Formats: sequence, structure tokens, C-alpha cells
Amino acid sequence: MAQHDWWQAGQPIVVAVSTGVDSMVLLALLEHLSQRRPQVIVAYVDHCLRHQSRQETIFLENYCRAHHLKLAKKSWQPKDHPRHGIEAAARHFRYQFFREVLKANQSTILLTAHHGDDLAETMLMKLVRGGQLDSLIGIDEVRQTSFGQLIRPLLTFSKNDLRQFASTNQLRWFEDETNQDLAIQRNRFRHQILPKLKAENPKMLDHFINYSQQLKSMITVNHELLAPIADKVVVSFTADQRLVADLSKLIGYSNQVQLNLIRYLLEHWLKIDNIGLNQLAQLQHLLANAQKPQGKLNFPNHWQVIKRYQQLIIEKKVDKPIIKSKIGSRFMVILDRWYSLSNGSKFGVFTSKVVADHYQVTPLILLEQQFPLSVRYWHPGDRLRLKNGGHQKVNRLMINAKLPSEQRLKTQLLVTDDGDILAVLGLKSAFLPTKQGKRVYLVEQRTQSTSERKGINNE
Ligand SMILES: Nc1ncnc2c1ncn2[C@@H]1O[C@H](COP(=O)(O)OP(=O)(O)OP(=O)(O)O)[C@@H](O)[C@H]1O
Repeated sequence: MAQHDWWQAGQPIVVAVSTGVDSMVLLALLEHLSQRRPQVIVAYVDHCLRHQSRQETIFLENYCRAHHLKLAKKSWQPKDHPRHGIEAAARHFRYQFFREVLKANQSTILLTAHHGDDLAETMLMKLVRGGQLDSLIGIDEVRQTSFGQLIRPLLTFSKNDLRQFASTNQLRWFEDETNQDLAIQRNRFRHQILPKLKAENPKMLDHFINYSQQLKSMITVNHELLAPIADKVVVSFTADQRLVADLSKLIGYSNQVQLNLIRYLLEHWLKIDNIGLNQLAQLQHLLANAQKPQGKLNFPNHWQVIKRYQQLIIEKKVDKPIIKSKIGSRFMVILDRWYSLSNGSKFGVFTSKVVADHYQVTPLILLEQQFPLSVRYWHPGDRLRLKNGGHQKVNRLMINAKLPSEQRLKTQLLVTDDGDILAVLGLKSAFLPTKQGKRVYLVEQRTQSTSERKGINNE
């Protein structure tokens, strides 16, 4: 941790501690850091699922008090437990709470104590379950999320390493008795399968970690190489999630490139999950079949893929409705929806890239706490942040844009939850200093008059 450039000394970081051996080791290591020692905030959830959880809570409270650590804790009340899918619901509750703790402490770094055995179990389970190659990357050491960075500093250590460290340093921790329950698939992998594989080769965990890193690198390269091909082949990609590609350009590539490119477009542009291998094979067959110039295939969640002579069209069967905004009031912006504005133009904030000639697209990188976004009328005194560090008055901007005074009254702003102005809609976007966070796209379909005002946009 001292060697990595994950955080600066004194930076607030949130550490997810369950009182199990893994997270108690992580906490002890953080406390003993001599360099780059962060300000630790312990986040703990009592799921109220086991009898001993009360004792665990008291233990952690005492530990944090004795070690002068800030503790944020929350109980998941039994009345809120669902009947089914308790594990997934518990995880959702946990991460929801971690977000709150990050926000409250102005932190963007969350640490969990996942280790090498967790990674191997996850990879094996995914391998057995089947799916896309991307998902086989077990657990990332560092992952960019909507709330910041999720870091797993113990990923290159085995459970055994951690237990040894804990005993040598006389740490105290709690064993989760549900870890022994063989009705849970993960426990079967942990207790029955992994020990056998380790017996075959004691270095097996290192190899899994290495495979995971190689796979991640290959997938990154794959995406980097496919992105420019996608830009060449895609003719249009509109905000209603309709993608049109030029098949005559696609045909020039090998079958494998074609297949990978289509998969890339489906997964990363259109965000379609759970694509069956069968469906992809059928699609490849349809594209290669010169006898069949037209054809259609259904994909999950109402997606359809259409071959129409030289065009490949991917679209949803049901069109999303355009929501008309109510003039005169502030309104919240739901992602991936179009809104009509009082000046006749349309805009939306989309989670994936949208391309068309008549759209003005501005990528925005925002922190979790900046959502939800909303739209409001401008007020005198409103200022837009510029790239050079200065600000421009919205009033001045409208004057420069020669906006008639009756239209000035109707000018609307896109603002974050904490009140920052992101754009004067139809006129200009602010400069955003954020480099990490959730990426969304402000897409504006301007009216004739707004799009003719050249030289005003793209600061
Ligand atoms: N009740 C909890 N309170 C705080 N942190 C927790 C809690 N449970 C788990 N964690 C954190 O998550 C890590 C992984 O825990 P565990 O393996 O039990 O969860 P998982 O469900 O398998 O993983 P994930 O939550 O990433 O899906 C722990 O090492 C710890 O850092």
C-alpha cells in the first residue's frame, strides 16, 4: 500500500470492515503504515442475520474507540430483509451505505478486503456458469466506479497469508459461521474445490491472479483496437439507442474481427447484457449469408438486430417516450430520456455515447454526489466556469449570443445536485475540472436558430 500511488498521506479513505479476519488484517495494516498513511474511516454494516452480529458490533465499536478510528455503522433491520435473494439485497444495502459514508466524509476511495482466494473462487464460479469473457476477470485490484475508486489491496495475498499474519500479530476477529454452509455455492467452491486445486499446485492462486491480469490487459487492448473500427463502421447512433452500421465496411474485416466488433457494439455502445453465444452465432451467420439480403433477430430486453441490404440496424422494439418538460418549474433530469425545452430544442443526458450530425454532444464526468441533475431557469448572477479558471456571467453570454430579450427569460440551465452549473442549454457548457467519476453525455438537438449561433459552444 505504501508503494502504490493509490492515495496521499492524510487523504480520507473508507474501509469496509466486517470483523472477519480479512478486513481486520486490512485495518491493522493500514494502521501500521509509516508512509502514505491515510485518514481511515471504518464502515461497518450489521446485517442482523446472525446471532453473533450484536457481539461483532460491540467488538468493532470498542476496537475503533481504542484505536482512535472513526466508525460509521448501520443496521439492516430484519423488517427490511426480503424473502428471497437475501445475499444480493445485503450487498446492495452494504454498498448503498458505503456510498453514503464516502459522501459524508468527502472521500472517493473505498477499500475492501477481498483476497486471492476470493478472486480464484469468483473466476472458477464464472467459468462454470458460462458467459462473456469480460466477466471472467474475477475481481479488479482497482476499479473505477460511480462513487470513485474501489481498491482491494489484499488481492495478491492468499487467505492463508492473511490468517498467518493475523495469528502472528495476535489480531482478534470473528468467524462467520455461514461460511461453512455447503448449501451456498461459493462455500462449496471454497471448501471442496479450491483445496483440491491447491493440492495439485500450491502456486495455483498466483496463476489465477496472473490470468486475471493478462485477461484484463487483453480486453483493454481489444477495446482500444475495436474503438476506431467501430467509429468507421457506425453510420449513426442516435439518442433513442438506434445504431446503424455500414455492412459494406464491416465485410472487409476477418470473421473474428466482425464478431468481436458486433459484440463490442452490443455490450459497450448499446449496453446489452446477457447476449447468448447462440444469438451471436446466428447473427454472424445472417451477416455472412449473401443469399439473404434481409433478416431480423431478437435479442434480450426487446432489442432487435436487423440486416437490411448494406445496413445493420440495432434498435429497441418499443420506443421510449419523449417527456415534455413543464415550463416554469425546476425539474429533475432522468438519465437516458429526451426533454423538450421552451425554445423548441431538445436535450437529454445519456449514459452511453450518442452520435448524429445534428446533435451537439458534450461528455461530462461527474461524481456520484452531483446526481440527480436538474434543469432550472437562469438567475441574474449565475456564472459559468471557464477553462482558464475564470467565470462568465450567463447574462453576458446571452448578450454575446444576441439572444432576443424574450428568449433570454426562457434560458434554462443544467445544474448538479450541489448547485453547480453544467451548461446553459442551447448555448454553452461549463468547463468541468473532474477527471474521475461517472461519464455521461449531454446531448442537445438544437433548433435552427440556436445551432446557427456559431463560435459560442465548446469552451
Ligand atoms: N457487514 C460488512 N460490513 C462492512 N464491510 C463488509 C461487510 N461484509 C463484507 N464487507 C467487505 O466486503 C469484503 C468482501 O466480503 P464478502 O466476501 O463477505 O462479500 P462478497 O459478497 O463475497 O463480496 P462483494 O460484497 O464484493 O460482492 C470484506 O472483506 C469487507 O471488506
